[in-house]
Amino acid sequence: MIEIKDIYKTFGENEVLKGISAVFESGKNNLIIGGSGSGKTTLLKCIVGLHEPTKGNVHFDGQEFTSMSFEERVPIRKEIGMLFQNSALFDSMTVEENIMFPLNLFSEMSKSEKQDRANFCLGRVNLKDKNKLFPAELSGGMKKRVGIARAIAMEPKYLFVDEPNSGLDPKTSIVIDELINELTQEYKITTVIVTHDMNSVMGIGDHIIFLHQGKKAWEGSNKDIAHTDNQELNDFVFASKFTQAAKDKL
Ligand SMILES: Nc1ncnc2c1ncn2[C@@H]1O[C@H](COP(=O)(O)OP(=O)(O)OP(=O)(O)O)[C@@H](O)[C@H]1O
Repeated sequence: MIEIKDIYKTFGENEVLKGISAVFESGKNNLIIGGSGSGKTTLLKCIVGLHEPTKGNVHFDGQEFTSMSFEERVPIRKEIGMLFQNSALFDSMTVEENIMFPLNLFSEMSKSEKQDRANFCLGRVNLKDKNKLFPAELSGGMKKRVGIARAIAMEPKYLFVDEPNSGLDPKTSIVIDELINELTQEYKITTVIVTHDMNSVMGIGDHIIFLHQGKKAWEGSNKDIAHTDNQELNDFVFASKFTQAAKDKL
């Protein structure tokens, strides 16, 4: 479980986050949604420590992370898996070497244990036997799956995902969402996903926070969204005439 309390983040004169609090439970897909520039990625970065909040703090299972020193944060960092927007694979490394990268950095495993773990993770994302391929030889969806395999290599308690569906077709997006959803439930991971994708919101949005102008403007589940009377959220989620018409039929 991750708890964020009254997070503010200011860049120069620009106050991007204005006092955001939320609880992200384990075994759930926690989605951060909102319009472009509403502060989603900034919030994600504040949670994982890539940005320091101007004010407020973040607790990982009760441990206050924000005021910790770099060294004190290391044990929590080892429990964090991250999947970035462009998959962020190392182009000069094979699929297997990419997955073993965090194990080489952070684990005490022997070479054969690392190999076994990489094979297990590849199997888990349905990419068995793709060990020796290079990222350039993979489709966008396969790259995402390798990114997920690498993110789960260290058996993370916390998984952070920035725009998992960017650049993917709708069908592949659903495959990636389902994979994240399965892993989250299977390993009871606290998963936090930044997304624009309404299919993801409706498909796997167990818990959603909606940011508007740097504030949390709404919170609920995908089941609640169809019945929201929050105007900004309604305008954001059901932006097109087509989705508005579909909503009206619900
Ligand atoms: N490192 C930075 N330095 C200065 N300003 C920044 C920095 N990072 C983000 N910002 C500003 O913070 C605001 C919110 O950006 P952020 O990327 O968090 O929005 P977002 O909701 O993730 O947007 P998008 O959906 O377009 O990715 C923007 O005005 C942006 O210019």
